Amino acid sequence: MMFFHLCVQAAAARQSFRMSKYKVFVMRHGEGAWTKENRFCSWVDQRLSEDGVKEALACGHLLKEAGYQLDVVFTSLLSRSIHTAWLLLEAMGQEWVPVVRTWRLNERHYGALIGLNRAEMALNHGEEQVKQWRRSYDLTPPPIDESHPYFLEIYNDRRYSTCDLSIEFLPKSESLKDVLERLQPYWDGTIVPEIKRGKLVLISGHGNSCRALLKHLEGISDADIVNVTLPTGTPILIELDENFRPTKPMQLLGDQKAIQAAIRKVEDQDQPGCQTPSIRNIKTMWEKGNIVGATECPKAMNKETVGVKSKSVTNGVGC
Ligand SMILES: O=C(OP(=O)(O)O)[C@H](O)COP(=O)(O)O
Repeated sequence: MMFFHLCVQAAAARQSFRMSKYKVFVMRHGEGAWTKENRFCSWVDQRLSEDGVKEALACGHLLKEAGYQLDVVFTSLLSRSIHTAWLLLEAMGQEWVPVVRTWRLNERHYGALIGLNRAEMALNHGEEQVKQWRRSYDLTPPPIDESHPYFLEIYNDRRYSTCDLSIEFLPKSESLKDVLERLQPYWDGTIVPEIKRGKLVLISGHGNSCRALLKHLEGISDADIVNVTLPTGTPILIELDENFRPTKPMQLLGDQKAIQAAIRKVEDQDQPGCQTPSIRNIKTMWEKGNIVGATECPKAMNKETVGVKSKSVTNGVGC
C-alpha cells in the first residue's frame, strides 16, 4: 500500500507543471460475488455482490455530487463491469449516456487458476508464489484447457463471437503485460479519440485491466506495478496534458481511510488465514495438485470441488 503512494509520488515528480487538458475516470467495478469468496474470477461471468451494488451506486452519487457529466462509459464484456456502469449512471441520473463494451477491457485471463481460492492456494503453494501469480508484470499462469470446468462456459459464450478476434485467438491465460498489449490498441484507437473530442470518459474495468491502463498512463515501472492494488468501486481521476501525459498524481476519490482499508483487504486475499465461510465447504480445489510445477496441464477439478453446484459442464478429465 505504501508502495502505491510511492508510485504515485514518483509519477508526480515527473509531472512538473504541465497544464491539464483532459480528464478520465478509471475504476474497478463494484465487488463481485467471487471477490467475496476470494476466488480468481477473471473471465467467469459473476454478478455483483450486494455490497458491490452499493459500491457502484455510491460511486455514482459521489460523481454526481462533484458535478461530473459523463459522455461515454467503456466496459468489458463481463456483467460485473457492465452492471457497475448501469448502476453508476442511474445514481447520476445519466442513464442515457452510451455504454460501450469490449473484450479488450476484460479482466486479465487467469488461465488454469480461474475458480481457485487465493488463501487455499497460499497454503498449498506459499504466499510469495501466489503474490507472484497475482501481481508480477510478466508471469503468465498455466493456460486453461478443455479439462477445466469453466472452459466451455467461457468459450461457448455467445458474447465472445462478437469480438474483433475469432474465439480461437482469444487468450487462454495472460500476464499483466499481455493485458496491456491487447488493451492498448483499443485505448489508442477508440478511447483516446473520444477524449480528444472533448468527451468525459469513464472506464468501468477490472482490477488488472485497470492496473494495466494505469501502468501505461502513469508510466509505472515493471517492478513498481507489482505493488499497485486497486480496491473495488472506487473511481480514479486521471488528469492528462495534450500529449496524454499525467499532470498530477491520480486521485482515488472517496473516503481515504476507507479506500486504504479496501486496498489492504484486496492485498490480504492471499494470506493463508484469509478464509471465507464458504471455503470451509470447498474441498481442496486441486486435490493437492502442484500448480507451481505445472506448465501446460494442471490437475483436473470440477465445479463441485470449487463450490459450484451446476453440473451443466462436463467434468475435467485430467491431463
Ligand atoms: O476477477 C478478478 O478481478 P475483478 O474482480 O476486478 O474482475 C480477479 O480474480 C482479480 O484477482 P487478483 O486481485 O488476485 O488479481
